[in-house]
Amino acid sequence: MTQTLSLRRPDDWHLHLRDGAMLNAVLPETARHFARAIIMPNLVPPVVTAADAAAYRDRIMAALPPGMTFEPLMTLYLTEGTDPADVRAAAQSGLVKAVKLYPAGATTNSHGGVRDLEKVRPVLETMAEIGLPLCIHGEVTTPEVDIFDREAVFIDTVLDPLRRRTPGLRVVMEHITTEEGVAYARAGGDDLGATITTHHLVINRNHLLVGGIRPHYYCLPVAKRERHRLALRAAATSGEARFFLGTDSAPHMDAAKETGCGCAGCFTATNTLSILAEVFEQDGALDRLEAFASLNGPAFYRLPPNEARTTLTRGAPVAYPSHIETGDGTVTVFDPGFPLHWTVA
Ligand SMILES: NC(=O)N[C@@H](CC(=O)O)C(=O)O
Ligand SMILES: [Zn+2]
Ligand SMILES: [Zn+2]
Repeated sequence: MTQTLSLRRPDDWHLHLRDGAMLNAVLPETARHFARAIIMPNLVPPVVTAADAAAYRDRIMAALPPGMTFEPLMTLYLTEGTDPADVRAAAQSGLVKAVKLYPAGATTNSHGGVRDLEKVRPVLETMAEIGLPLCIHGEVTTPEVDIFDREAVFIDTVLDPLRRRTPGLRVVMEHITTEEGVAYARAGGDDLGATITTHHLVINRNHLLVGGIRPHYYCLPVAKRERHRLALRAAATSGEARFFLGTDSAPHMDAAKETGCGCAGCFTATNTLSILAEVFEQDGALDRLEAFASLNGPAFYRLPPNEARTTLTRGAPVAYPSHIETGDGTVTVFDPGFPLHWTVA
């Protein structure tokens, strides 16, 4: 008897679609399986204003192949020059669903991010007032802090003080990678959410470094020790409302990753749902995949869950392409390192 799993159609609460030829190539990979996604604004130049977001939204919709449906949920890239009135109008029109905080220098295309949080205080106060979520790449950039400690230090020295100073501010801790991140998210109220990526449920830092350096496992925040991966697995498979899927699928050309100074990002859109089903099955939690991938995210963002349903079927191992072609070069698909038995029907 074939085993099947039916769930409401999933959404991706953290996604990089890029632009141009890359957008054309990666958008169908997400739209095939996801109804909606929170679209990251770290383009070059970044998506800073409501007008930028409207134009990017139009480019995404123009890139969607005929016959596919997909709703991009737009975000604004917070800068020290962001105008609170523009943010308010963008949220109230329904165009923008969140604002993204990149500490300057923390990750890909973050140099235009925030250096001094005091400078964005009026924007944060406006967001707290209207309930617009702030999505945070939570790593300090201080050179003295070890890269493996940057998330935990951020929570103590930046995130917690920020939340205490800004009552009502709704925050998503993006792509958490540590026990400390899990514990902090769990201790929060319903003004706090945390996304977890597919790849951080699968790899630890040994996968990245043992036996040779694996550029396609390099992402930010960098994969941590095994005990952190296990904490993320427990959180994701718990069904708890605080935790939801944000794949952080972040395509870079192979030429930009397989080089002396490779870019950070894992491209997981193609096989994410198969990997997640395998992970949840391994942990005896298939019945909680729907909470993680389809229910907890919409609840946090105060959106209805999708009415459409997705059926996953278990069978012989499925082979996914090892890479996809884009007009600018190839992009390697994340390899989980174990067979995948679940496919989307
Ligand atoms: N996660 C990554 O390693 N890379 C992301 C940026 C980010 O989400 O931090 C990217 O845009 O490439
Ligand atoms: Zn990030
Ligand atoms: Zn990201």
